[in-house]
Amino acid sequence: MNPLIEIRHLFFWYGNRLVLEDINLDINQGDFLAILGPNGSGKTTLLKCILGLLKPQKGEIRLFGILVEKFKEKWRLGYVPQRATALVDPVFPLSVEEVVGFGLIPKKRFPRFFTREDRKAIYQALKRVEMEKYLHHRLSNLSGGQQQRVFIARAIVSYPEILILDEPTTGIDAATQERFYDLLAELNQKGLTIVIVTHDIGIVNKHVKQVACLNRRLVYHGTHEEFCSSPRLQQIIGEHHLVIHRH
Ligand SMILES: Nc1ncnc2c1ncn2[C@@H]1O[C@H](COP(=O)(O)OP(=O)(O)OP(=O)(O)O)[C@@H](O)[C@H]1O
Repeated sequence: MNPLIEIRHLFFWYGNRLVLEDINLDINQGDFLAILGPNGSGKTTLLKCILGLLKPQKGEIRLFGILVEKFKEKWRLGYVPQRATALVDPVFPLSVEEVVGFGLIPKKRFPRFFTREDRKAIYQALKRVEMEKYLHHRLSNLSGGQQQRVFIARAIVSYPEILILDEPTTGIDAATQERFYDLLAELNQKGLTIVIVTHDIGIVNKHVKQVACLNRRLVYHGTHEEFCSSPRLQQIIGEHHLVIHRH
């Protein structure tokens, strides 16, 4: 089976500053990969390269076998950006339904307004994250954890095959985070491939299957079990200030 995401000899510079150096990484169907690394280690940049939002100066990325710059079926990837909840503007009265509906735009040609089918898809996505009763609520009136679920619904409304999340639980309390990761695990069990950037391996420790450690270079990539029993673990934890809880 071909990898869903193939990264080969990827280099990325901001100006003359090298941020990603010779990254090689395969992400396969069914993976639940955590990307760990200290602040400024290139995690968000790597995700943006995968999503085609940034163009690397060297190397290539293939999505479903197709070069990212030629890849048209954007809806096959769902994305929850970093600090999505912080972008919620209390003055701008968007409803939960409208926010989730934005996730359908890449799939739509015409009409651009929501059809009955679209409304059904929006409802179903909200149901998957147990937020359907908030359909007509204002997003800005929801708690951070509830907003986070709405952003997941937006990312999965087009039934993507890969869900990419960039530090999705920043500013969310521990109990809500726990439920949030249970939800991701459930989606992963149903076949969704998940790539998550996080600082706290402890929280995702129960669920992730693979771990990648990034510090400009990919310093580690392996299964979660290997990661936990690796002799390099202590060193990596030290370097990355990570917290590991065993479950
Ligand atoms: N638009 C930009 N222009 C110039 N430099 C940038 C830009 N975006 C990020 N950088 C720099 O590139 C490096 C990598 O940034 P990136 O956001 O990918 O790191 P990160 O691992 O996601 O960090 P964090 O954990 O803090 O979110 C950082 O040093 C950052 O300051």
